Amino acid sequence: MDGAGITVKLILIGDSAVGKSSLLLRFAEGSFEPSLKPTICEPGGDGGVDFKVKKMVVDGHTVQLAIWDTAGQERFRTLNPSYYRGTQGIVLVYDVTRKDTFTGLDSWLNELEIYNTKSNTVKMLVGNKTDKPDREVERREGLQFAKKRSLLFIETSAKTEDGVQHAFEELVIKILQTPNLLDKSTKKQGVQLKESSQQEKSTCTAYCPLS
Ligand SMILES: Nc1nc2c(ncn2[C@@H]2O[C@H](COP(=O)(O)OP(=O)(O)OP(=O)(O)O)[C@@H](O)[C@H]2O)c(=O)[nH]1
Repeated sequence: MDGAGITVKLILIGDSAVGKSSLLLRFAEGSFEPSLKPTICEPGGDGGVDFKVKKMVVDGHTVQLAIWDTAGQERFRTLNPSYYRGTQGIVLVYDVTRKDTFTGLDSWLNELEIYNTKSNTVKMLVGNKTDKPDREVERREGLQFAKKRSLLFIETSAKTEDGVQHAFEELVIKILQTPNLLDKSTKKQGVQLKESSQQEKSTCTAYCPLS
């Protein structure tokens, strides 16, 4: 399939401060901010959601990614449902140094079951902040959970960039391979923003394909 002109919608979800915005910033703009402010819902604002567009070449296909970054704070959770609409890929993020963000994954998956109507949406579990020394969730625990719930899995560090490019690449590859996921409605979503940066090279080898 030729992916030129195709817009793929991805959404980042997960508890507050796990690094969703940082992963997006690292991937789309190649930068990292050590004291990034939480994504919030401002009066008259966009509902605790930010998004960036990035063009990417995957398996010879040019794909425009529209990546939506949601607020993880509990008080904004009820604002998220509409943002699942038309999503082809979901990136579920936890922090490997905070066990509570890992044990909270089930509640995010339950939410997905309720609001994400497409059964074939590709889901990827991302264990972020691997650069930090105080790890509370081992890689094998993440892998085991992902296998059980049929999720792709990768560990990343938005700080060092480790795994970040690879995570998005593998997710998009899987989306391109999934029948009926990229239907014609994908082109009609009206996302017409400028791409934010060029493709970068990945050095990560931690990706675990599950099928
Ligand atoms: N050391 C380290 N710090 C990180 C990493 N990713 C994010 N951070 C830091 O963790 C904090 C929270 O990151 P955010 O990207 O704002 O987290 P978020 O998940 O978008 O948070 P919400 O907007 O509240 O949902 C920030 O201070 C980041 O700089 C990482 O891979 N390594």
